[in-house]
Amino acid sequence: MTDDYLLRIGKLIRDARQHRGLTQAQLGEALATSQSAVNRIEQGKQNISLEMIARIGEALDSEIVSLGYAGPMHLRVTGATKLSGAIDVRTSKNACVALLCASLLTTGRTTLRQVARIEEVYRILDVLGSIGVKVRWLNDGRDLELTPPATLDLAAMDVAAARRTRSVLMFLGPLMHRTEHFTIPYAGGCELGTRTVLPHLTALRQFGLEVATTSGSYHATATPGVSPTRPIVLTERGDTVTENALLAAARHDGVSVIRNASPNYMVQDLCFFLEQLGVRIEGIGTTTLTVHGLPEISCDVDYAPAEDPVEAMSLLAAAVATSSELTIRRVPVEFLEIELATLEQMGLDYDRTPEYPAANGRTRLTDLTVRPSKLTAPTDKIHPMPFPGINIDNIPFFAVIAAAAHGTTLIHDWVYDNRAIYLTELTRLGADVKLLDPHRVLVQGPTRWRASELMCPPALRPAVVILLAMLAAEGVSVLRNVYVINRGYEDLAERLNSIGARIETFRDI
Ligand SMILES: CC(=O)N[C@H]1[C@@H](OP(=O)(O)OP(=O)(O)OC[C@H]2O[C@@H](n3ccc(=O)[nH]c3=O)[C@H](O)[C@@H]2O)O[C@H](CO)[C@@H](O)[C@@H]1O
Ligand SMILES: C=C(OP(=O)(O)O)C(=O)O
Repeated sequence: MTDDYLLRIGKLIRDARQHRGLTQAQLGEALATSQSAVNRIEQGKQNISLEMIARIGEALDSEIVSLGYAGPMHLRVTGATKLSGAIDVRTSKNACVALLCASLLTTGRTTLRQVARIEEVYRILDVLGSIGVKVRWLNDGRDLELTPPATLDLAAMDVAAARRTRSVLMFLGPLMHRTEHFTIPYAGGCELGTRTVLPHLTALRQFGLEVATTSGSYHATATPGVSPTRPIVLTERGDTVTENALLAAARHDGVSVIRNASPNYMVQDLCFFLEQLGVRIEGIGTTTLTVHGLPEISCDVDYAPAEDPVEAMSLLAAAVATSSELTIRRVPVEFLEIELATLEQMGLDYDRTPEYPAANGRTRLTDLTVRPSKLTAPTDKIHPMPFPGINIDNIPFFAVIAAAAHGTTLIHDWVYDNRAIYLTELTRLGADVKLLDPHRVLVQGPTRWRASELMCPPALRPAVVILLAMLAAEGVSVLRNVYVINRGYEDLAERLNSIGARIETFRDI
């Protein structure tokens, strides 16, 4: 009982701290205590006096004991709603987390513009803050400044935060240039089935990094001066593995060639960032990257990551599910082209403005206006491919779109062992979704959606798909425990409300 109480107070404090945009280290400083003490308090592992609660409340400008949102966050959705107007796509989770890890490459200051305020970013910031990086939100909390310490305190790493995200794996590439021995915990994240780390370890070994995986952690040993003797051929065209190889190559004194590289959006953002650091890269946007590394990097860097194609797809699916006319602004169209071509074949009525550049000057954006359309199921199955195919993370959105279309759609998510299974939750809202095997679902539309109360599946995209179906369902639906959605979307409920949705956020007391 006592432990539970401490845990809930800890969560309240963590939420209030994040709301203020402070790291654990910054709160520690304000309280004249250490980051690790704040970490213990937030994890409910420290007895905490009333006086301390009052001081924390003062430091966070929040009455901790009266905040009233100790428990997990839930959503109450009143449907069916029509969406209307226009909404901007925010920067991508996947580029932002890679860039946060990449900030460890320079001893200078990193400024990232318009960073998505999402749980996944907060987790990496918790980890960076815990090892001594000074984290400051600027310009009304839109931009982020990261200043590394002279020496990273890797022993103080916030292991609990690190375990909640898979992206912490991308510490391997930068940290191997800063220290010869280090440990990071096994990567976590969504429950999508087994996700391999072997391609990461194989690629990094060629730069002299050996990793032993024991007792829930990766124990890394870097041998300086080791050079790849031939092109690094990735065994999978994965996004984070390509990024890890790039991070290792960026500070490798020499030229590295990475083959079977992912040309996907987050990899491109990372390449543009590395170029700002002075690292020359040939082949950006292709499957062969040639990286001219720099042994030392000490410059300051200022970079604006691009908009999220998966958020753009989510908003597009919201318009289709609710049969609405909606303008989605700032869509990184290069990374949504196959999706749009497929939807066009299905009968989607939409148009797009001429392209314009994102703030990074490189990514091409457009504004899409989607109109209510009579969709028919595609003749061929919907399946993902590494870029340029249908984005792996966009596959679940085709389930809610297929449920609105006339006919039967086969969706084959060959990538993740568990993800397609969660799509069957849509049946609880009235959809006809049959699981053929763990990778394939058959969706029969159109659907007469009905309201229901559901627990969020532990996977980001299927969780959002369920939320979108709730927007289309007549009556009041409840979606419980939406941390997983907040992991990848900034203020999704509030932003959907700004275009006509009716979603309330509530928490258990
Ligand atoms: C932080 C981040 O950027 N996360 C993205 C990244 O994760 P990440 O790069 O970590 O993805 P994984 O390495 O887990 O790859 C996803 C799955 O695809 C399989 N696979 C991948 C490539 C390939 O050529 N063959 C193959 O079989 C892997 O074995 C795994 O089962 O890429 C995934 C796939 O696009 C996305 O869902 C994640 O949102
Ligand atoms: C699977 C996803 O991401 P992650 O790699 O962060 O788990 C996702 O974004 O849908």
